[in-house]
Amino acid sequence: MGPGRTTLVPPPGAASPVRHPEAPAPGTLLGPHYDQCFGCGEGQPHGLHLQARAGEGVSITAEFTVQPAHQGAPGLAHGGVLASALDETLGSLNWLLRVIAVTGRLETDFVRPVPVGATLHLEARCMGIDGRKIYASAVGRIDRPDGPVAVRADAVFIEVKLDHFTRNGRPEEIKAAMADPDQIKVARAFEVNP
Ligand SMILES: CCCCCCCCCC(=O)SCCNC(=O)CCNC(=O)[C@H](O)C(C)(C)COP(=O)(O)OP(=O)(O)OC[C@H]1O[C@@H](n2cnc3c(N)ncnc32)[C@H](O)[C@@H]1OP(=O)(O)O
Repeated sequence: MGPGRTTLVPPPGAASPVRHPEAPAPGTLLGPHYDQCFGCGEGQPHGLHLQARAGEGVSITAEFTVQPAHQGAPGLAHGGVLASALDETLGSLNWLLRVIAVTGRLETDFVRPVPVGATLHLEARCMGIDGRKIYASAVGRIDRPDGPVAVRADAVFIEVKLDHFTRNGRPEEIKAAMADPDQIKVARAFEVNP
């Protein structure tokens, strides 16, 4: 089945996700995978500064507070920003699987408007793995981990090799990342077979 027609539900026979034995313990703050990442980078002034933690099994919890720079309508978060928060939280499942994967497909339900100043409490879970395809779902709630649901997403991530980034990224940033010991450490943490 080609891209665009790929179902977001794991097919029958998909493998159950397995938490990597060296995955960070539940509760561990994961930290940014890249300082300039729009989702989690601490050095990215326009970003979400989303903070993700390892959960139980293959799950992640994350928080992100909507800033004035994230508005779509007056006083409300932009939908694309909320989709980014879901994408980032889902992508953080990579830390627990210890694979490198990129978003292939992301479908978002916007259930409630999210005001500026609200904190979105997100939770993502891996639902199954079929070859290189990683199926995952996420939910975001307003202001409390058990607050009202604002957004939901289902996604398929596709496992890639590290060279997906070195081949495709702009050379300036790739060169800088490869010279950064912190970035090398992150890359190693994702490589199952270094
Ligand atoms: C490093 C850790 C980072 C952690 C945090 C990250 C958070 C943010 C995550 C992101 O936002 S990543 C950025 C957004 N995503 C991208 O830029 C990906 C752009 N797309 C691509 O580079 C390629 O299309 C992709 C690598 C996803 C797939 O190309 P391939 O040539 O490797 O795939 P191929 O055609 O061999 O297909 C392999 C399988 O995946 C399926 N597939 C491929 N593209 C798909 C797609 N787009 N959607 C759904 N399924 C897809 C395809 O049907 C097939 O399934 P089957 O094995 O069952 O036949």
